[in-house]
Amino acid sequence: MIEVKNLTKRYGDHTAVDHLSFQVEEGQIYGFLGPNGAGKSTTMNMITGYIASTEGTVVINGHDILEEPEEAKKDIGYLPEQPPLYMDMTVIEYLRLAAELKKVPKKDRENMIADIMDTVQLTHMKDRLIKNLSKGYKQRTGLAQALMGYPEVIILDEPTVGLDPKQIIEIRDLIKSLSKKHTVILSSHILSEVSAVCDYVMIISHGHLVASDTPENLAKLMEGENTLELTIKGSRTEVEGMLNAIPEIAEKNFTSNENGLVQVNVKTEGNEDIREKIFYACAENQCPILRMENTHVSLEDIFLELTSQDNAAANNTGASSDAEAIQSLMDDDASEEPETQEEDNREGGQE
Ligand SMILES: Nc1ncnc2c1ncn2[C@@H]1O[C@H](COP(=O)(O)OP(=O)(O)OP(=O)(O)O)[C@@H](O)[C@H]1O
Repeated sequence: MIEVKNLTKRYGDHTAVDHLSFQVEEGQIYGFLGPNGAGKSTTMNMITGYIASTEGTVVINGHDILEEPEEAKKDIGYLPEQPPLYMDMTVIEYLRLAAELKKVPKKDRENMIADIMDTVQLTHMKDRLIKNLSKGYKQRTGLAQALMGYPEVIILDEPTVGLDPKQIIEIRDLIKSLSKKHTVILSSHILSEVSAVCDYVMIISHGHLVASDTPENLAKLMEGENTLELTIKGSRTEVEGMLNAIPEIAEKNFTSNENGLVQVNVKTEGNEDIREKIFYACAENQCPILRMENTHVSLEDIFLELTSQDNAAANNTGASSDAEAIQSLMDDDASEEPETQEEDNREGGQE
C-alpha cells in the first residue's frame, strides 16, 4: 500500500531523516514514535508530498509521490501538526473548500461533508466560525479535512498535542474508529498514546528507524532472555551453589543479601521456563522462595533503551538534560506543555 525506501532528508549538513525504509499495509494503525526532533514530521511531510526527499522514494498504491503526485495524493489524507485551518470561515465553508480542493465531484460533496461531519461529531458546530471553536473541535475540523474524498490512508502528525485530557481520549477513540475504514499512520512523542492506539509501532531516533513491530512483539523481542526476580531465604553461598547447579541459567545478578534474604535476578538464554527447577532446588536445600517473578518489559523500557543515546532530543526539546528530555517523553501531561515549545522549535527550525 505504502512503500518507503531509503527515504532521506538533509538540511545542509544535518540529516533529519536517514535512509528510512518500511511498508504500510491495509487496515491497521501505525504509530511513529520518537523524541522531539527525531524526524517524524519530516518523514510525514515527505510521505504526503509536502516536501521533497533528498534521496529515496515513497510509492503509494503504485504511484511515486514525486513523479505522480496527483494520483498518489488521492489516496492520502493529511493532518499536519499545525492544521491548515482558515479561522474566518465557518466549519461548513471550510469543508466545502476542502472538498473542492480534493476534487470531490460536485454532486457528491454535500453528502460526503455531512457524512464526515457525522463521523468526527462536528455537525452541531457546522455554522461556527473556526476561530471560535475549542482546540478539540478545531482538531476535529482538521481531521474532517483529512477525511475528505475518503482516502485510504490517513496521516496524522501529533494529533493530540495541546488538547485537554478529555479531548485526548475523544480524539484517540475517533482515530481508533477510523481504522475500520482507513489505514492510519500517526506520529507521537508520547509512549502511552502509541501503546493505547496503535497496532504497529515504528520507533524513530535521529532519523533512523530503530525498531518496528507490534507493541507485544517489541516487548518479547527485548526480553530475549527470560528474566526471573527471586527473593530466597538463605545465605548467598547456599543460593549461589543451588543456582550454579541449574545449567540453563546464563547469568546471575545478586542485588542484595540482607537479614538472611538473598535477592537475585537470573537470566536464561532461551525461552525455557526454569521456575520448577528453581523451586525443587530451593526445596531440596530448605531455602524457601519468598518471591519469584518474571520481569515484565514495557514499551517504555524498550523506548528508553533504543533512544537513550538521543542527546539531540534533549537539545531540541530545550530540556536541560537527557533525563529531562526522556522524562517528557514518558509524561502524558507533557503533551499539554510542548505546544509553545514546539512552536518555538519550529520557528527556529523551519527554512
Ligand atoms: N526546514 C528545516 N530546516 C532545517 N532543519 C529542519 C527543518 N525541519 C526540520 N529540521 C530539523 O530536522 C530534525 C527533525 O525534525 P522533525 O520536525 O521532523 O522532528 P519530529 O520528530 O517531528 O519532532 P517534533 O515532534 O518536535 O516536530 C530536527 O533536528 C529539526 O530541527
